Amino acid sequence: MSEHELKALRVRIDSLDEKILELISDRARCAEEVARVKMAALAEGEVPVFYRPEREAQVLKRVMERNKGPLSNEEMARLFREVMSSCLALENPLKVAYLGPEGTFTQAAAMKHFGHAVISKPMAAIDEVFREVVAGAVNFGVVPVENSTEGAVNHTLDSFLEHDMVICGEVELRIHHHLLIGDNTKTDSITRIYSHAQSLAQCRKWLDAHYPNVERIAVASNAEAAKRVKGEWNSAAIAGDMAAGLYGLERLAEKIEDRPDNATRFLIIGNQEVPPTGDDKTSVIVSMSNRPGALHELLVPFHDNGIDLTRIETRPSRSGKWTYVFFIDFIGHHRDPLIKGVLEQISQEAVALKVLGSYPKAVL
Ligand SMILES: C=C(O[C@@H]1C=C(C(=O)O)C=C[C@H]1O)C(=O)O
Repeated sequence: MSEHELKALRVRIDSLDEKILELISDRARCAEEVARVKMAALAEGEVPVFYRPEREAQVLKRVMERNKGPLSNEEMARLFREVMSSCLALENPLKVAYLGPEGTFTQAAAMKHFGHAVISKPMAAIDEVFREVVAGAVNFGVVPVENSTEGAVNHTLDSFLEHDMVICGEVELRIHHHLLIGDNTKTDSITRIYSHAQSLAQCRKWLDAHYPNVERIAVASNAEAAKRVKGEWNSAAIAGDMAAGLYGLERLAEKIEDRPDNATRFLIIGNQEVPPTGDDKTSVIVSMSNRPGALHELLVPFHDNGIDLTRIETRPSRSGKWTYVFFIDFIGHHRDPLIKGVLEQISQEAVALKVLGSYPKAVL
């Protein structure tokens, strides 16, 4: 390509950027207007709701439907995600607590869901994320709930039994693990590998094949594992890109997870009910009395009404030994008439039924 051609293209890009800049500013001014209208419509004592996850899901879907390339739908939606995040921050920056420390996959999930224009607060444990939301210190919390290789995150499920929370959204994140080392690591003398127990489990076969005799040490988070490696010459960590970047570690081996489609699902917890978008999921907790056929009775109304169950998980209940509660996720919103009917039917048979929330299905 000639210098001349390159110059002409750059002039074109500069002119397009100017237009994009103007359009983004117009959009931001619109969001400011939305805030003004929302404030004006408030009844006395009413608290304004600036963040509307159902609206954001619709905006992102529309972008994906209309996108004609060459950028992929996901890439385009990611850009719009950040634009919306900045526009919302003009109205009112959200405070979001997540399972920390900095550099965890939960932080990456929080950024994927809310964009980067939020005030984020790392918490040391899942339960603390719940407490922070209950106390009103933050608007939302982000916690892991299940991994496609390792299954349920029990701490999160159990926290729902203890706190009254609304699930406002879900995020799915592809999880890639790397074997990370520091500047001082002697690669032929590695005697221990640090990581979170879930990540060690997700890389079990790879570790058996490559480091069968090296001690595996479970620590509180992948970020904590990465941090430890910095000060030791004989250790390595298993963690993701964010932790590697944060602690300046090098990848000795990349994408070492046993399953190439390894993914984790995270929940957004808050106090705000989310209206239907037409493409929603609902999560409920049900406890049944301990009698033959109880689980069958619970599932029949879903089957009879053709409702798609996406997940069912059993946890010990808090009310007695060998009694259980069921966590059930299904497609639909609890305000849909069909779903309403099913939940009424179930509550007649159940000892207790609690709707944890209805929320837009993950868009990205
Ligand atoms: C602008 C609004 O407020 C927020 C910002 C949005 C945006 O930038 O598109 C969308 C939903 C809200 O979270 C709105 O309610 O439409």
